Amino acid sequence: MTKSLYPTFGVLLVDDEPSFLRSLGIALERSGGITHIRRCQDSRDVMGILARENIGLVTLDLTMPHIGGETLLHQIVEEHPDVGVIVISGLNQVETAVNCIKIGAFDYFVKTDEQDRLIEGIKRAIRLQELRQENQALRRHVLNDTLDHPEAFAPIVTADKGMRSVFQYLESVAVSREPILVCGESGTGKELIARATHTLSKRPGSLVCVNVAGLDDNMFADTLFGHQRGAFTGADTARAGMIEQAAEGTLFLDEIGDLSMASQVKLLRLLQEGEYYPLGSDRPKKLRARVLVATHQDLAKKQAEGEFRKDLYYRLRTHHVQIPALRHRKQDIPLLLEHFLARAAEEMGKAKPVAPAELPVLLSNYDFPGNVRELRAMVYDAVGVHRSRMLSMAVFKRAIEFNDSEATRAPVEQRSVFVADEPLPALRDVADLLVQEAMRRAEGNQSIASRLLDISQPALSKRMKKLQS
Ligand SMILES: Nc1ncnc2c1ncn2[C@@H]1O[C@H](COP(=O)(O)OP(=O)(O)OP(=O)(O)O)[C@@H](O)[C@H]1O
Repeated sequence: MTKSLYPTFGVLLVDDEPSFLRSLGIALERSGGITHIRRCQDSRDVMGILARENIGLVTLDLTMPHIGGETLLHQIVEEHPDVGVIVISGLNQVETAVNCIKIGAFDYFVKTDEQDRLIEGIKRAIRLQELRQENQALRRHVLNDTLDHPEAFAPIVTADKGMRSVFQYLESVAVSREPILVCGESGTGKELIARATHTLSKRPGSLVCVNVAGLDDNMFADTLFGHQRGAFTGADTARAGMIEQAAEGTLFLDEIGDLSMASQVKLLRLLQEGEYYPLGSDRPKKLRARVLVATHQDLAKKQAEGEFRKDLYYRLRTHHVQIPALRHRKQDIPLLLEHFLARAAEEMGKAKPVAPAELPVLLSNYDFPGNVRELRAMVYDAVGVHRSRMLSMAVFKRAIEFNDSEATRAPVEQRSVFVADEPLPALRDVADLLVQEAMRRAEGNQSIASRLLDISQPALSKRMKKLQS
């Protein structure tokens, strides 16, 4: 298995002292997990390397033979404004530091500074560079309205602009190491989004999915971190956790909104320190996988109400997407209907049935609280019982009537049917307007319109005649 380099761009270390270059490189790799490192001892080579290679960050010594650090800093800022520069100098002079920052250096360190501080500074600069690159990619995508890897999203059927923006955003952040929070109602396709993001990340490991709902704190730790033999009663053999199984791939934690407070602390520590301890072990292991989390809950609200840790919430939502509910992307309904009809027919070894023209209209007037999963279930049920060439609407009508009970219909007082502060219309006018609106939404189909109005079809027909007379 090939090891993925971190970060995706190279970090160029420039110093004429070979021993400093070697020790900084080792420290960055061991303590910072930074593996994409390029060393340069001759300051005359720096500009050539920047022109040829994908370098995102440079650490620069100031006192060097041939070309001095400040001269190089000027050149880099001018010719490669997207490359970040950190100065690491032997000179502990405030004036020089201020001057370097003025020229455009991101930060300034003295060689005698604590190594941990230096590594943290370099990691901070890497994170900022990543955000900068992601922003640029996002802007490029949005301006061109293009996707670089449409094939990664092929399993997700959609023609919705909101979904397309989500795809564009994911393309921009897929290679980052930071977590991604995927929000959306149940059944909107969050797991498909996680799969697509993993594909886009090109990470060498696999995608490992864990549903954390219902896991108590011990189970959570055991599932993720694994255990040593004898760690607890019944632990007869050692078992690797899901983090280890994900290796350098993606760890997808679903239903994160249900995580207990104790497990939230464990997850935060894992993300902050990039390390964990298998149960019963005192030797830390490194988190190499990228963490994706999803929830159907309103995490911002949970956080505001004190049910979800604020620090974890902000850490998780470094990158975040909101998947629109199916009722907010109704143009997807006919596409998904056709997609699931073909899939269901193929899986059941039947000929693909033809959907009646009014079926998409019926479906478009339904709220789909269970989103795409609910539509899929309806279609599979309909194809399962279907016999003739034309698909029967009965299964759909039954499912919709069952779900569209009083419980799922929002009470009228919760919906804004009136314009505030305007005079009220007459009762008979409202009834006529409602009938017209229902017929418009039902595209002229009286059976569907009567269902929308919750009256019988003959009653609607009578009202229509009155309206036309
Ligand atoms: N746009 C789509 N195109 C094709 N299939 C879809 C789409 N969205 C969802 N599905 C299908 O609908 C079902 C539910 O999707 P998924 O499990 O990804 O939803 P989810 O948001 O993760 O749900 P939950 O919150 O309940 O875990 C799956 O069978 C999935 O393949």
